Amino acid sequence: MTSDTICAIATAIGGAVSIIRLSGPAAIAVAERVWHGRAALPALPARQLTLGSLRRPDGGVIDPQCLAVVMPGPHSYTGEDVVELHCHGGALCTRLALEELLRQGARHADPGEFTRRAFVNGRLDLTQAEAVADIISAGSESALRLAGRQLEGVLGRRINHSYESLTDILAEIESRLDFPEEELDWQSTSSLLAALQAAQDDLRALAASRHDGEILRGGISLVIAGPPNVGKSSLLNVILGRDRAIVAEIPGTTRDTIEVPSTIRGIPIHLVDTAGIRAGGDSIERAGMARAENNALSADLILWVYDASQPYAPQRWPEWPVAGKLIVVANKCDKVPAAEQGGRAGAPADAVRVSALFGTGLPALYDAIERAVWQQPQGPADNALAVAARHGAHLERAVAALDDARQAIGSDLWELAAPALRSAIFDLGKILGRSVDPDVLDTIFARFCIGK
Ligand SMILES: Nc1nc2c(c(=O)[nH]1)N(C=O)[C@@H](CNc1ccc(C(=O)N[C@@H](CCC(=O)O)C(=O)O)cc1)CN2
Ligand SMILES: Nc1nc2c(ncn2[C@@H]2O[C@H](COP(=O)(O)OP(=O)(O)OP(=O)(O)O)[C@@H](O)[C@H]2O)c(=O)[nH]1
Ligand SMILES: [Mg+2]
Repeated sequence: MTSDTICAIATAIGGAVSIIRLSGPAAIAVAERVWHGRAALPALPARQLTLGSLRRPDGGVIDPQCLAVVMPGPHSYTGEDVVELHCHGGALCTRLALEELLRQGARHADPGEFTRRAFVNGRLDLTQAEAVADIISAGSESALRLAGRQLEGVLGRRINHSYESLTDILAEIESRLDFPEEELDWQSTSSLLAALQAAQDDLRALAASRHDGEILRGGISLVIAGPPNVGKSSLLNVILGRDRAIVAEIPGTTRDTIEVPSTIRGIPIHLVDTAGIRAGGDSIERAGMARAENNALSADLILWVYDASQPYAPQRWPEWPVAGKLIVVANKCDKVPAAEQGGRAGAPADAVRVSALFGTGLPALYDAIERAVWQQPQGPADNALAVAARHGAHLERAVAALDDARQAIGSDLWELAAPALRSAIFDLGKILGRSVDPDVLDTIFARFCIGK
């Protein structure tokens, strides 16, 4: 049971205002010993900021101006009594205030503990609690919108719908098993099978969204690789829209890998520029090439760049096992005479033609990236749901169990249908956070920052 009172700084150190948050049965009492205003904290109107100051018991001032707000449970983020103290930013002021609150009886919160309490107290289901972390880590606007819909409960409600309809079917099957003589009250086998099928179809569709869900949540690593001097760093810069990497006419300019978070068409991208790959080079350059190779091997997608204004040299192609994750980019197309725009002899016909110098050809490059990333050509719809890996794993198990259940019902083996259905319901319950193991919760909430 969550009977103690937790406390943490909810904002990043160094901001203009710092928020310290307390939650638990003693939140108001603990804060009352530190915050002093026109009225006592318990007497303040709920959810209304009031000016006061933060002081030690001996009267020593910690912050002469501090806004306090009381959000009494159950109408608060955690469902418990919550107090927020909005004090002047600054690492020292905030830390001294926190230390005083800890001395007055609060315990420092673990990462994600406020949200965990919101979950434990039934304010959020587990998909909504996970969405809070997704919002914080979202790497693109599409990822943010997805997380927002999930926080609103769209995914939870959809899974709950199947959960309840399967629970009804299970009750029906159990009554057949328990009271075989009351045959007249039973639903027809065909209507049971139809309901089962409907739930399974919906769960299967959700499970299929896992690929997109993982991309929106985790992003993809996109590695720019190729021979020296072909314009890899120029391509990185033009994709980013700023001068991030050094560009020079000297081959071997980029030595270490350069990693930058970015987005392309709503896809969170971990963009990596690498050292040019060639035979020879000094020891530093060779170390850079080794890194380039490691990055390319672990990449989700590789932009293999070559210089379209030079004779094509396929021997430069390294023997990396990268089938299916390569997009060939013909750069410096601005230097290629119009008559030769069809491509040099031997050059890959499907190369995307760009000029990093002039920023041309990028839409076609982004089209190619989108085609490689998404399952459907147009990507997930704006209002689509896309599940996380954890949800996907449970959904796939539930779908498989429902196959067993349907088969058992089809063969009139009701005593086999019941456990299959129960196992599917159990997996859906895990997604929503019903009967979920504490260590699974630990893993989920460990992703959160302190104070969330
Ligand atoms: N200062 C501050 N900002 C924040 C949060 C917070 O806890 N404190 N949040 C989180 O970290 C998010 C907001 N989430 C919240 C969700 C519910 C309630 C809440 O008190 N709900 C009550 C009352 C609603 C009302 O005022 O009508 C309820 O639902 O009953 C508060 C914050 C983002 N911004
Ligand atoms: N004309 C033309 N020149 C380009 C283009 N892209 C890059 N360059 C020039 O090619 C030279 C090399 O560009 P970089 O971006 O440094 O090439 P790189 O592949 O990163 O080179 P390394 O880091 O040495 O492997 C520079 O002089 C660039 O200005 C292009 O599209 N057209
Ligand atoms: Mg470079």
